Amino acid sequence: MTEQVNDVLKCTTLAKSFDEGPQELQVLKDVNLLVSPSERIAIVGASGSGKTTLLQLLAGLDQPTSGEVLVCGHNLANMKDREQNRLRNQHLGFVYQFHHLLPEFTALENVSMPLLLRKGESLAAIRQQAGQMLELVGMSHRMKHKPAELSGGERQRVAIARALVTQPDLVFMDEPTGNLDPNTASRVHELMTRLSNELTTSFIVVTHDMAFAEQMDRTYLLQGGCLLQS
Ligand SMILES: Nc1ncnc2c1ncn2[C@@H]1O[C@H](COP(=O)(O)OP(=O)(O)OP(=O)(O)O)[C@@H](O)[C@H]1O
Repeated sequence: MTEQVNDVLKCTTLAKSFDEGPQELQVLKDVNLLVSPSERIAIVGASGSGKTTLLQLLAGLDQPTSGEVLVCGHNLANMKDREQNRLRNQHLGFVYQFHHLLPEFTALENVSMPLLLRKGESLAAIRQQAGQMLELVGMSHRMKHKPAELSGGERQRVAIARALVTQPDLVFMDEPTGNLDPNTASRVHELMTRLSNELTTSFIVVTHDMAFAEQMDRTYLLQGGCLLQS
């Protein structure tokens, strides 16, 4: 009998050390996490506790020293780079504190980019989906603007639209509200709630913003290399 996989992400006994010459820096010791569809998880922790390192491992952008990560039932350790890239493009989205939008392209073009990389769809269909996603984040009136012509909060909303346009199962956010005022941060939160309800998207958010973290379904503290539920 085949086991049905419902977990969007599962990581078990995950550990990561960095080689620091004669010494070894063990950043993650024993991290276990299970994320279901629509769940919104916050990870908080002191600077240097390993939050970004953990996100990198969960997304397959770095290798653990031991332990395993399963994304939508696929064990990252058993996949070639090309397969991992495909998995990321199909199932995952990323939002960073600094939006990483391409400066020479408009909001619409930036949001279209992940769909263009997928290939197979007409340009018109891609533009339509990107336009709809920009509408969802309240940015349809700024579609033709380039990043430099947008405010910080507007750029962040475009970055979120870009992360969500492929309708990923799981979105990683690293300090998504780090450079936003409380009002805009609260709009980002509303948007996440809506998307987790409407598209069953799951979110893993690394943040220093406790008010933001407390609005998630679960909050974990990364301390001493382990995730502690708070
Ligand atoms: N490639 C690397 N080589 C060696 N040490 C690293 C490497 N990447 C991260 N570290 C170390 O691992 C620790 C955790 O770093 P990480 O960036 O994951 O922390 P963080 O919790 O995200 O911190 P912050 O909140 O300040 O962004 C730090 O001590 C950092 O110096």
